[in-house]
Amino acid sequence: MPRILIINPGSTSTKLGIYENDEIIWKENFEHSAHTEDLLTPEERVKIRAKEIEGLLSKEGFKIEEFDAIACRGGILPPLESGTYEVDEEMVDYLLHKTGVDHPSNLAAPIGRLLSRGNIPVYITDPVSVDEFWDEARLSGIPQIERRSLFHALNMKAVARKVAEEMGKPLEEMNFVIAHLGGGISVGLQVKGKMVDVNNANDEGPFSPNRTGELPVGDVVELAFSGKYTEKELLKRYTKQGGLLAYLGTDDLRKAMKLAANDPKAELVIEGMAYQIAKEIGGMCAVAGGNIDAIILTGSMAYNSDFVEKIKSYVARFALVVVEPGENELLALAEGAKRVLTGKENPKRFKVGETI
Ligand SMILES: Nc1ncnc2c1ncn2[C@@H]1O[C@H](COP(=O)(O)OP(=O)(O)O)[C@@H](O)[C@H]1O
Ligand SMILES: CCCC(=O)OP(=O)(O)O
Repeated sequence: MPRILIINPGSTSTKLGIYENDEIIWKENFEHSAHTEDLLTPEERVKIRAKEIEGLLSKEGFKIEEFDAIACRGGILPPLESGTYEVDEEMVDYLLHKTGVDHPSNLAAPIGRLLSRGNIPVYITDPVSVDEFWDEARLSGIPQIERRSLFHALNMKAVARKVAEEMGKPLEEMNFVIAHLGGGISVGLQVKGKMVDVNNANDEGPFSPNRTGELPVGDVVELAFSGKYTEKELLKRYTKQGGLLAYLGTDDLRKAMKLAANDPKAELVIEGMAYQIAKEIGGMCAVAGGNIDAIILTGSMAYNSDFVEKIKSYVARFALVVVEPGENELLALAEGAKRVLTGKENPKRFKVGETI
């Protein structure tokens, strides 16, 4: 039975797990100082996090050489097919130096590769840049900019498989609208197992706990040329300090809901986030011609039943709403690596320039 170390870095913490005998036997979420990380190069961030992980594992009595594989969250690679990929130097180089989008998931494979010291296979499964768009979804409105498929592919695909199984039909016969409600929000249309359209969770779609989502383009251009901000500052403002954080000073939905109990402004902001999510869901239902088997709400914000009810009040008339709170990313990563270790699936190789 393979023993697999799982690494899933977020912006302020790294989620770790150990998988054995078909279950997660140990997990930990440990915090980093995101503020300090801003000043470091990607290599420095990788080294620091890898050292912290190794220290923690050794404190718990685990040795890296005792693992059969390391399973890491896939980062922002070029557009790729869904599946499990072997991590190699070319992928690490891309994630550290060429990706173009600053996101903590980019650190996972480099951390795994460093920890493995070349002795243990390292895999990623369903990276953020899985691309199954149909052609219409690629158009942005200007030929120079193509819309990008960047979303919570790992959790959304795992959840879709689970719901299809529970509904007793093959995934390839089901149409779902899936909303991942986390620090970032992805709302996607999955038709017969393929995510044919989804908002780019980094800079499109609804505003989220810490991102602005889509913004009016004229105002963005005006701010960009105001001379008040560098490119890096503005990107940070939109993709790390927007949404609930910008309006209410917290990106924690639980705190925001508490504020809303006595503060009409906070109440309006939360209603606004639910409204934007519902609009995105409704749009996906429309382009599927209303032919939807279920609307699935997932991610950590789906734990909050009051927030879920707000979204349901807009969209429940379109289809059955299934709530799958949280994200089973650790398990989904372990299972992706296991499918390869047990020979059920061949690992894919990433090659720059050979993407779909
Ligand atoms: N149990 C919970 N109930 C309601 N909201 C939660 C819960 N746990 C986390 N959240 C909220 O979900 C959002 C994102 O959490 P998380 O899933 O950890 O983010 P990420 O997508 O970055 O991994 C935050 O606003 C957080 O406050
Ligand atoms: C960029 C798409 C994936 C994403 O938003 O992940 P997080 O919510 O973990 O930041």
